[in-house]
Amino acid sequence: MRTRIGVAVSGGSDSMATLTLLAQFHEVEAVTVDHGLRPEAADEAAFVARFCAGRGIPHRILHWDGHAAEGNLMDAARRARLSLIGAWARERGIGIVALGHTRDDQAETFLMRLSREAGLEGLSGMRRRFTAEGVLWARPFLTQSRAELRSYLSRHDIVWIEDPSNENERFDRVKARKALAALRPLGITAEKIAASMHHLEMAESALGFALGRLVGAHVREVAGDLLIDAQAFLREIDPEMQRRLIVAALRWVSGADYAPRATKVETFLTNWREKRDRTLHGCRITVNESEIRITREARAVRDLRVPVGENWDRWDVVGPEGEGLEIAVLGAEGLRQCPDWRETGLPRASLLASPAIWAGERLVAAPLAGLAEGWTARISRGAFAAWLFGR
Ligand SMILES: Nc1ncnc2c1ncn2[C@@H]1O[C@H](COP(=O)(O)OP(=O)(O)OP(=O)(O)O)[C@@H](O)[C@H]1O
Repeated sequence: MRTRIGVAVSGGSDSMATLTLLAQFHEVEAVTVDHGLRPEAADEAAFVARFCAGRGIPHRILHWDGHAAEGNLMDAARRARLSLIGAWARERGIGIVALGHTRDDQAETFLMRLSREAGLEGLSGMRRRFTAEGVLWARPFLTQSRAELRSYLSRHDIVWIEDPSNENERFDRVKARKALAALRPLGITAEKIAASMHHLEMAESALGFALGRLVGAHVREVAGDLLIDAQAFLREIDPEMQRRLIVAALRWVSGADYAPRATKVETFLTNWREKRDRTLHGCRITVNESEIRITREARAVRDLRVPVGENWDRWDVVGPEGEGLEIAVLGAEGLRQCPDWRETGLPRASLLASPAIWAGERLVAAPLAGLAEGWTARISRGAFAAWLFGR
């Protein structure tokens, strides 16, 4: 059986070209998210639907109703898109979804990130592949230019949608595109920037490999906590690798998709040897002579409550069937009802932040705190070392 590939198509030139090029060699299914943010969005989705119907390509339109999202709307829309398309792919049994990014997107991103003083990771650009939402995402035309893709479309009489916001200088991306054109006389082109980004990416991946080795040697994982050998951290790990290790550990323990604030990590790294508890990025960090322990912070998950069957924080919790059961944090109240918690050998703080199964106010089970009752809890992202490797 041939692998089916999902293609995320906005109707813009890059994703239209991605769709048609991939469709020449693969069985494809297309998907468009109607964010409902612009009045034309529904028409654009319908345009993609008609195009696909004409070529016998299955296509689905997904709707986002999170407009009231707080914070950066574009960012929220992008994350929602990933999650909606991810769910669609899983439902369709599609393991790979292609995105239409080009090397022009790469170069624009590079320029924009300079303003944020990005380091190696930020400047090495978008990855060709990454996993998220249980799906492998690919950017097959990341080394191609937008002009090449457009010329392919024109040669084949394929039209695309020009998003009017692509000309709106309110957006940093549009400013970056114009700045890039202005750099041409210096010989700086998207192609040159993309080539430099590739060098940075190689360096980044070598560091990622080295980090994996450090983790194998000096980090233990216990019930969702990470324990770093404090003596090795002090004597064998240089400052940049210390920073990378802490950032990765905080991301894994918090389950967050984004990195902790650089300034906060820096502060921690300058005073980490002071033996006191602190919180950072929704995690609790405890330091003693022999280890640095990173635990989920109970307060950060205090209000999180989901029906059994759904992912809670970063845990998959499974157990016997039951009506109206929910997963929420164990907390102090729950822990009092776990007579055997000390026998688990896990610190109180770790257990306080662990998942528990509740029937209303009644505690049914606390799999990490010695009250399993047939329930188990597993980290949905998998082991720390494996997650690092797959990023
Ligand atoms: N509304 C959407 N529905 C489905 N996929 C989308 C949508 N918006 C973006 N994408 C996917 O994400 C990629 C990058 O998004 P971006 O916003 O940079 O592109 P775009 O401006 O929509 O234009 P293009 O389709 O030309 O890439 C797109 O190429 C496409 O694969």
